[in-house]
Amino acid sequence: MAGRRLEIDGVSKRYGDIVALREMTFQVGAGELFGFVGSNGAGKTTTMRIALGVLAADAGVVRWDGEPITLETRRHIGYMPEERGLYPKMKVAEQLVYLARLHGLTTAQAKRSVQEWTERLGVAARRDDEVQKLSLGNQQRVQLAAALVHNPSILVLDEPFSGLDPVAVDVMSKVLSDKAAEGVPVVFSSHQLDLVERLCHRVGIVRNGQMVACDTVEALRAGGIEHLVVDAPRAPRGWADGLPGVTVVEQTGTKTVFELGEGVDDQAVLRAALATGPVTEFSRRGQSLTELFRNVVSESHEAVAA
Ligand SMILES: Nc1ncnc2c1ncn2[C@@H]1O[C@H](COP(=O)(O)OP(=O)(O)OP(=O)(O)O)[C@@H](O)[C@H]1O
Repeated sequence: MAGRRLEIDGVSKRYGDIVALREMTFQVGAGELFGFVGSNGAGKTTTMRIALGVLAADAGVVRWDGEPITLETRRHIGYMPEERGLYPKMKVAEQLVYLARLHGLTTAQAKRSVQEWTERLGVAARRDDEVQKLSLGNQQRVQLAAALVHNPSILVLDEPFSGLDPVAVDVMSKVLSDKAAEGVPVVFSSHQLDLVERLCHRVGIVRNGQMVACDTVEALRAGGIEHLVVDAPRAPRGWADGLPGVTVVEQTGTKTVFELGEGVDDQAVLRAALATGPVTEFSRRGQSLTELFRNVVSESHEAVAA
């Protein structure tokens, strides 16, 4: 499996007058966990549907292992659709065995795989329940099991984390990281940027159907604005007003986040903070993915308007 990659190359798509994708291009390599982020309506679901072949592109090509993807190779994709796709009245295990059989597993292989995945995803006790009787979060775990039971060579997941509790988020994160470590390219969309930042090797930011930034989080941050975080629990409100060369960008509780002007001495900020009492945090912090996302999206707003 090593060296295999999923390539989305110049894919365009219109729905009538709406341009959903304009030459969307990115690649996800073997063993890579790729986060696909963008505003509502940016084109993530459309891209994933085209990769899976449930929607045809107007132009461009999806390649797997260097070759245009075919019906046969598409069988090796594990897909989790945004609208979910389980039969509500079918029992969990029955349904998963059925789906695994559709992907070519024998009944014995399918049963083994269903047992393994329902255990790993924490829904083994619900195997004989109808899907509709499960909570939404547990239905989502079953939906992930459905994407995994046929041991796919590629994973494409549309918002797999939405609506999950923190424990389920951890379970899902572990499974995706493990699959990537096995050499599977994993691409998933999410609006939970802290999670994307924590999990993904690379991130693609999409706006208006176009990829506007695509790289590792570290590379995307490089050259970005650095912030100074100061926690001075006894400081009065407005303690930092008038400090030369700094701008307060955020104030939460006793914590203040500053943007420093070029060449400004951060020790002057520290002295001012210490003059108010104890300082429990004083650190420099790069941009978070959320801040980066806002900048990239608003920059491209300007570019479009220009
Ligand atoms: N079946 C459809 N018919 C018409 N327009 C559509 C259809 N599906 C999507 N669109 C439009 O295509 C664009 C891209 O939508 P898409 O669902 O791919 O975005 P998304 O990035 O997945 O959004 P979200 O984060 O809200 O799920 C949007 O303008 C959307 O309104």
